[in-house]
Amino acid sequence: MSLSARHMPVAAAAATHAPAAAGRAVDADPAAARRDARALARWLLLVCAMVWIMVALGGATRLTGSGLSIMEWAPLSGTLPPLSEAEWNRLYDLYRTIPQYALVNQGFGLEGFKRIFWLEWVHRLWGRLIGLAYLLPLLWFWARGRIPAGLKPRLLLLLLLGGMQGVVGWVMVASGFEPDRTAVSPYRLVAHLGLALALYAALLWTALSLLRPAPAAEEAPRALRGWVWATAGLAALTMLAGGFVAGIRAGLDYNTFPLMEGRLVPSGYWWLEPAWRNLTENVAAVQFHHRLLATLTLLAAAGAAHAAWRGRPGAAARRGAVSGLLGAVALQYALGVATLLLVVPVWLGTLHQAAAVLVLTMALVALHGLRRAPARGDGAGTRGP
Ligand code: HEM
Repeated sequence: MSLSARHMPVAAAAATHAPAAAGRAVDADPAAARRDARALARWLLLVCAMVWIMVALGGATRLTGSGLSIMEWAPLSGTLPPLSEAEWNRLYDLYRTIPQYALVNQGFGLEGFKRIFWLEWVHRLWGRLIGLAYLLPLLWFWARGRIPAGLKPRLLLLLLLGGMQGVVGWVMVASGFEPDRTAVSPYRLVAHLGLALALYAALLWTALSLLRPAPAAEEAPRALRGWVWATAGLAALTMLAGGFVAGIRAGLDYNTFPLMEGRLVPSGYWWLEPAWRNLTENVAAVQFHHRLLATLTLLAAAGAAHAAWRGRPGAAARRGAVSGLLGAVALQYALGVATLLLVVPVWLGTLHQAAAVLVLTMALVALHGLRRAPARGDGAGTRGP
């Protein structure tokens, strides 16, 4: 994922690729190339912020049981909400055909339907706005020749990932209409959450690489890099495990901490056959794994902070980033415990989902700050500023 090999520094990378499109010649002026890099980074950070809000909106949509209220996939015509009573009734009639209506919301009336409709509609509208906030500036920067050629494939890939996220979202929603189902498939929920987080990570990493094309002059100690990588990897696993907790509503049981029904390892742990089903379908095991992974993440983050503070005092930025990571993980841990003890209130569940993105952000910032300079002689390191 490193941009550094091709864009180090961005101005130099831009200088090696004369713009094919019409517009200002970025290769003529390193200062202009740096300005372009900053402008591109600001745009990507804005999109990141929008994706972050989208993750929170997604959490609120799920927790209020709104996600199945729109049964059509209409990327363009669905932009407008129902504008007449006839249209409201048509959508409500559609909703009344699915099991969630019969089993959960029977008889809640058109008013009840309108209550669950709006969050799902805002969630989808926000998705469309993210698409526009990405696509329009992309076209503009491209047409003006302000994108270094080496960056273009990645920006197109991000566009593709964003489009895929819309499709995965719909595939997830469609699973909720199947017979006997009152919620979406947990596997598809995790795929949707995982892709959102991957997209966010790719956007943020690209923006950071535009802002700081060269790794720090002083290489970080090996142990510190190991701890931060461990924290990031464990945090990613914890998030996916959290997706399953949310997906099978495992947060509604075992609402005590740190013990689960008086035991460290709950009695219902690992009884399903075949064994792999315990990882995704057994409430006790799914929740236990999420707790365990979260605890390991917290310990790894503490290890990283310890390693950063033990190092040379010169590396202040590195210490700041790693301490920020520990702070974010500790906050998320506390939010998780509170969410569990209070039996998943909508606001707290939403906050816990949103704060996962904070953990991801701090992990990426720390990892980015620890990048190593490319080895000499591989061609990339020889292009000086
Ligand atoms: C590093 C720490 C943690 C991270 C990164 C994390 C991340 C997540 C994520 C991403 C979700 C899924 C949200 C979704 O898809 O809607 C989730 C759900 C959940 N987490 Fe955590 N979590 C952490 C710690 C904890 C802890 C320590 C507990 C409790 C002991 C906990 C309890 C829960 C519960 C109950 C849910 C389900 C909430 C719902 O149904 O909306 N989490 N977590």
